[in-house]
Amino acid sequence: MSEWYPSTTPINLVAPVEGGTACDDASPPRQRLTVVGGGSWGTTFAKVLADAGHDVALVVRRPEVAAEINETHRNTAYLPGINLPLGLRATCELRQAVDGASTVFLSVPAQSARDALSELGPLLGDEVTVVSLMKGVERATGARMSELVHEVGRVERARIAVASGPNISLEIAREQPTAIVVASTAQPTAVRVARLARNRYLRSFVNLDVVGTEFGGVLKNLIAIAVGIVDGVGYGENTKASVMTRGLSEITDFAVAMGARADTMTGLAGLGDLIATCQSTLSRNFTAGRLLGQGFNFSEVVARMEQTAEGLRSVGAILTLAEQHGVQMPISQQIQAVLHGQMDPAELAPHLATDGTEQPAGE
Ligand SMILES: NC(=O)c1ccc[n+]([C@@H]2O[C@H](COP(=O)([O-])OP(=O)(O)OC[C@H]3O[C@@H](n4cnc5c(N)ncnc54)[C@H](O)[C@@H]3O)[C@@H](O)[C@H]2O)c1
Ligand SMILES: O=P(O)(O)OC[C@H](O)CO
Repeated sequence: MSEWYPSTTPINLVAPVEGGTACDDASPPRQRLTVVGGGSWGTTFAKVLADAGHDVALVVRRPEVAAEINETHRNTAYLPGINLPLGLRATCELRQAVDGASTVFLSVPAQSARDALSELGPLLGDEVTVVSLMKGVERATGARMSELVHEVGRVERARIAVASGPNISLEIAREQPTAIVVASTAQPTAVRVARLARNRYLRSFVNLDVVGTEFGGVLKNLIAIAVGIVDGVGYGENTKASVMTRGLSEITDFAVAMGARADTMTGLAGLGDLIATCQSTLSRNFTAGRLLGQGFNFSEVVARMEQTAEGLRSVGAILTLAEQHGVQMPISQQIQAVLHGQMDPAELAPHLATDGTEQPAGE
């Protein structure tokens, strides 16, 4: 794989969809695409694809949401103030929406993915590509979302891709310039999806490291919760930068132990997403952490969150996997202790530099 990375290419990003290459100029023909999940990211991604010139069906659960999108071109509950393009149509009919679609993008909460894929899988033809836009693991099994697409949706691995990166939905919906990384074990699939998922404000890059790309998105959520906790406690930039930096080391150790490439974790799906999520008050994971730091307990935080904060549900499964693979995750353990009411949030930061050893790993 290494010869596929020209030396001028940014680390872990592969050339075909970068500027100046022939592939970057090649726009795919207009296609019928489907996005399942009409929350903030699903709606934003449907807008991205429609703005790239495709016909997009967005599958939502509530008829009133479908009606609002089709009649007013708004999804006010999730994307206030955003006008959606005319090429985006909403529907509650999954079968009708996937009929004739070349690619289906899945954007539901990770804990709903199994149910969604049980319904979706039997509707998919052999030639359809499925792209996970999700950033969580299944709590009961620790499965990554692409694993569920394969096992539950019965999609062959060469037709599965995942997309991740510093992608706060409202910013992209406002058409602020952003980069995204698309990964698949099959290079042609990754390149094809990356070409679909780019337009004047979203630039897509390709990576073949599915494990790293997925875990980057999952794990940065945990560190964003930790940064939110110390922010909620009232600590300042030094503390937050310390948690972020030690957090990057911690999540890299974990991802590499699970089979990821270390350089994926310093790319868009790792460091890039870590920076965006830990710094933004638009982040649900940061917001959930901040509420914990302010003294709300887990149930109170969940009740106050109107949207999905995946990290709250992923931390237990990640710690189980870490234990199975012999990886130390001191910050994640402390988040778990705060979530369980076993640790004062104000205690989180002073512990961050030690994981039971004198010299923190990665320093
Ligand atoms: N919002 C973002 O900025 C962002 C960016 C990148 C990735 N993500 C990831 O995308 C995923 C979805 O996040 P979101 O922000 O859209 O969440 P959200 O809470 O805004 O919306 C989730 C949507 O999924 C729908 N849903 C739930 N179960 C469903 C099912 N079985 N079938 C169909 N629809 C179902 C809900 O009705 C809701 O509309 C998460 O894994 C998240 O981490 C979010
Ligand atoms: O709002 P969050 O915390 O789920 O983060 C959204 C995206 O994952 C940022 O890339």
